[in-house]
Amino acid sequence: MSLLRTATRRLATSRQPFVRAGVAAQQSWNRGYATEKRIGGYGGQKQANGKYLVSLIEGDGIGPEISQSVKDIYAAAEVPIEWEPIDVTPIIKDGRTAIPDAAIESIKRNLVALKGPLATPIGKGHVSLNLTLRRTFNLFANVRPCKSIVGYKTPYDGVDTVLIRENTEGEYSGIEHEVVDGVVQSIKLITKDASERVLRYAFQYAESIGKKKVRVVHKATIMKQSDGLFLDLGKELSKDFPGIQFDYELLDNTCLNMVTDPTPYNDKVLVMPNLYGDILSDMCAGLIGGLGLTPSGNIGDECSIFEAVHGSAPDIAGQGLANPTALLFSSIMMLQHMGLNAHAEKIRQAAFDTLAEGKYLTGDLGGKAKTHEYAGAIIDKLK
Ligand SMILES: NC(=O)C1=CN([C@@H]2O[C@H](COP(=O)(O)OP(=O)(O)OC[C@H]3O[C@@H](n4cnc5c(N)ncnc54)[C@H](O)[C@@H]3O)[C@@H](O)[C@H]2O)C=CC1
Ligand SMILES: O=C(O)CCC(=O)C(=O)O
Ligand SMILES: [Mg+2]
Repeated sequence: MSLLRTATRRLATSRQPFVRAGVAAQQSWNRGYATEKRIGGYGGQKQANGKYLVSLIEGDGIGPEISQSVKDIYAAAEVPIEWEPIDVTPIIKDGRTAIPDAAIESIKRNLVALKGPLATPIGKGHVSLNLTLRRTFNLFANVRPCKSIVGYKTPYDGVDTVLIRENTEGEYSGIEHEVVDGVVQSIKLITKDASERVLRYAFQYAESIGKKKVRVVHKATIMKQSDGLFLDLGKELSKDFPGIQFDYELLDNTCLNMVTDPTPYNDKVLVMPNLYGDILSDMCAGLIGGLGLTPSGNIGDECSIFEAVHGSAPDIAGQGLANPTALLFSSIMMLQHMGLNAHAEKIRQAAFDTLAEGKYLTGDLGGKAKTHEYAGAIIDKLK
């Protein structure tokens, strides 16, 4: 129990009041950027050279390859961004896995980061650096949009889902211990504060992108207290948003219904505890062509980190086979967040045109193009 109390205290002290700033910016990456306003959530200033500094974590496995594509495309599109590469090789601080101070300082200074995937050892070894980053910067909401690519045929047309995952606690609290030999316990921590924060964000996000429904995905039949609290807070908060229709659905039903026909989910923002969002977002990616296509944004009150939904893909790393689209689309979410909407739209259009044309698709989409050839085709369209 003392572990739980410590964890609760840690979460409580690291919490900051939710500010609306940032929501307007976090418009779905695939909707009309051009009319969006500069958002208060990002307060970065241009440097003397006219460029914004953005922290860049290239990541493990395919990370450096896909990061290179994004850098090449950004150079061609003349995006006013200067990358500040940072090293997040973990250190141990006070007995815990931590991010090096220089990396933390960079993100704090720049307020935004683009991040490639970071590998986590199975079982023993350091805790997930992805989760450590989310906790370090209190990135409470993980926004994961998933939209069909026009021209790229999958079993479903017109998928347009948005899933918001609680990002700091739940099943990912990392509170585990051995009770006695052969008996281990893993604690799913759900707090009112963190749940309210992500739920409120989901309602505000739905409003900002013109979706009229918010649905909590839960398992409160089984996890009566933890998911029960999350769901009850959703019902309570929904009263503050009379323009949004609120409902809820059991996670297993959501999985069945989504793979049967995802289109009824197009008018909703789905919000859920951490693990459910992790799993469901990979499933959504499968509906539109795979993990090579789905972006995400980890949103905090001060800093935000944008990354693909996928991992380091060790099975294809170093071979020039990776699809950089997911990281590129994550960077488009980042540009929107920064108010660089014209650049976001220009790159988005070039990528969508390249995908629709289908001449330079990477292997995951059934093509033969290498990572750099696909990026080159996007660059040609930017000229
Ligand atoms: N946010 C992050 O940084 C994440 C990190 N991870 C970590 O990544 C490592 C590998 O995880 P896996 O379970 O293998 O999942 P994964 O997402 O790396 O790969 C799953 C499958 O999708 C394919 N894939 C993924 N991204 C692709 C891309 N851009 N282009 C083409 N194919 C792609 C891979 O080749 C593989 O077959 C693990 O250490 C895991 O913990 C996993 C998920 C997210
Ligand atoms: O941190 C990890 O190793 C996995 C994280 C993950 O699967 C995700 O963020 O979707
Ligand atoms: Mg995942």
